[in-house]
Amino acid sequence: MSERPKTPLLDTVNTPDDLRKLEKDQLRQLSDELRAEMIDAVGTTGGHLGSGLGVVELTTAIHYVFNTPEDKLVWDVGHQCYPHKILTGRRDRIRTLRQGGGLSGFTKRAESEYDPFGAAHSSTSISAALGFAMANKMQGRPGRGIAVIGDGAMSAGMAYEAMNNAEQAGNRLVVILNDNDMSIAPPVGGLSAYLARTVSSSEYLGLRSLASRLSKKLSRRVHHGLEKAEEYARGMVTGGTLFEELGFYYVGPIDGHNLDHLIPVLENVRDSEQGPVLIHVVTKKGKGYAPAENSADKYHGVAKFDVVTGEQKKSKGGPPAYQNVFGETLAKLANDDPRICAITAAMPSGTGVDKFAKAHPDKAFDVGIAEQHGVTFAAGLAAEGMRPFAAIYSTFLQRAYDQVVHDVAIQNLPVRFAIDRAGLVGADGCTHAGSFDITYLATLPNMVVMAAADEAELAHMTYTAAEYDDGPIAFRYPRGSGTGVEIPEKLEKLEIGKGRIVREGTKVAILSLGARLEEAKKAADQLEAKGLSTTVADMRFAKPLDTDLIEKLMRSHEVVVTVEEGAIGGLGAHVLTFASDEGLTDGGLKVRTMRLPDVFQDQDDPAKQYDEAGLNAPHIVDTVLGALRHNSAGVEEARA
Ligand SMILES: Cc1ncc(C[n+]2csc(CCOP(=O)(O)OP(=O)(O)O)c2C)c(N)n1
Ligand SMILES: CC(=O)[C@@H](O)[C@H](O)COP(=O)(O)O
Ligand SMILES: [Mg+2]
Repeated sequence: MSERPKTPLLDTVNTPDDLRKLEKDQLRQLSDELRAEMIDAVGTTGGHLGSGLGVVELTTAIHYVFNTPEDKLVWDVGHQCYPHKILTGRRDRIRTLRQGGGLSGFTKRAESEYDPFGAAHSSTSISAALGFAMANKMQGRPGRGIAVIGDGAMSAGMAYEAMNNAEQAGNRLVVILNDNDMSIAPPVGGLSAYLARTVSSSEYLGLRSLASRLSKKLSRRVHHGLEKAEEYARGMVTGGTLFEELGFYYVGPIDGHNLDHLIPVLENVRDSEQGPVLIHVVTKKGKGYAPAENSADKYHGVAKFDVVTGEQKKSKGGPPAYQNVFGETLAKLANDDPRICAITAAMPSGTGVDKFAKAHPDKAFDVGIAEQHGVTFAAGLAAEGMRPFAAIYSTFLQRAYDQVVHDVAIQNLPVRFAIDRAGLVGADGCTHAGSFDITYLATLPNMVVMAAADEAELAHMTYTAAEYDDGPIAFRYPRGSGTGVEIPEKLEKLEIGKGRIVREGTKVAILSLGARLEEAKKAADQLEAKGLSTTVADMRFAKPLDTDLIEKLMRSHEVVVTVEEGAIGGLGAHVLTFASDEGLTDGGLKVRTMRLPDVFQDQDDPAKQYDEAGLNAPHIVDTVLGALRHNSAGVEEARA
């Protein structure tokens, strides 16, 4: 256990009010102590380290200059909020980050008045901050909206929708673009190139030398009342044209680790009559911690690690990660099929598209944080004869739902959706849970929806999807590693709409969809031990349903239970609908559906999350026994 860092100044700061009592020349030490505390804490918890390291000085400066929580500070994505949480009364809990019952890894309204808006999905901050600004303006209350948005998050359309609408807020809206020239992977696209030009422009380099004079000049201005933001903004303009055209006063780029630059600029912006202002801050992801600075991903997301060496405590070996099974399988398929291509929305490593890209760089597309564009881009590719795989996490695909409906399903275009992080995801909590994709996809005409029970099934489904040209097809699979099952060299093209019996019984039938299959098998063992002969089916498809299999099992068993890692409206709903339509439930058949509960589950270890969700073997057994205790009138008889 490494010794906790010594933080004498940070120990005196519990809230921003305490921070604002410090002298400006103490803020450097405060920031150094804040960085040391965060490194030590995340070493014990794991989490998003790199982005928080990059905003230590910015966090200090914002809370020092602006009147938080009256001024509403909205962090985009929120994964960089650990320094913010330490400075806003949560240092005592920072080592509970991302654990069951602990602090969320993102900002969360329920946690603190200093978290006015929850986040985790990117590019929402400007819209939210604008809402706060306009609400205060309309209610005649003080209080700005301050959005801190990264260069990666700035690649999403929603950010522009908000900026396009921002002029009405005037000086009540401040947008701080935290430009560290990184997303999770290196940033992509025209915006990234634009920002790079801005930062590398000679004016910027010149500005560094101007900075010291600037702070004196601005401070004089503070004494003599404020010139219009116009003067220093225009005077400092070094290429913020894009933002100025959208109605912002552009200030920057400025060095986001230099408090002598940050404080006077923020003070000027705070006191100016003009706005909205966009301050372009240049930072380094992973700043101040060599292992992070030197790593390719800047320690974007880390396991617990040794603070001295930076070595992460990751389990080595074991079954392959689902994302890599997908990426490597697709890469193999593409060797023989030039129509196959892959799209990721800024998540190349998380989706396994990086593995595909290594083999087929000209067929892999990272569109940035732009799921909506990614889906419709895939639709265009499909319409013109390609076999596109849109590899998007279940939760992030939610952002592109209309594109799925309007651009893909209605037109019946053969887009393949590789849906990773299906089901509960553990430390990222409810914002990242893949709870709804079965529901929101299986309800769509033309859509085929598959769910892999293990990594071999995932490989078969990837192949099946590649060969399926009759319309859109989606296959979902969980976060993390597989079960260790062998992946056959020769892949099977699955028959669309057909499930498989994995265990024969006579009294109880468990219809499992996806990765709950292991629990379903365990439940069958426990039921057999109670003399209840149990069939287990892996349905494979939520749509189209294997109605022949369902009817056969419903007509030959006493109890039928469906199990899925999805919210209501998925497999169970479709099975019940089919059964009732066909009159299969008119007799004494007992049908129960098991699914995710109707709540947003907080972060915890995934196994505990599924226990809380009631989707493990004992819960399946209890559900079956409960059904058997119901008499033909549907009344439960007393437990024996
Ligand atoms: C809609 C959406 N898609 C994808 C993600 C996954 N994601 C989390 S952080 C991140 C990169 C953000 O880059 P940037 O905004 O520059 O922040 P930085 O990590 O550089 O501080 C991505 C793609 C997300 N949170 N939300
Ligand atoms: C902050 C964010 O949205 C991503 O970093 C996300 O946490 C990645 O999730 P995985 O760790 O499941 O890839
Ligand atoms: Mg960035």
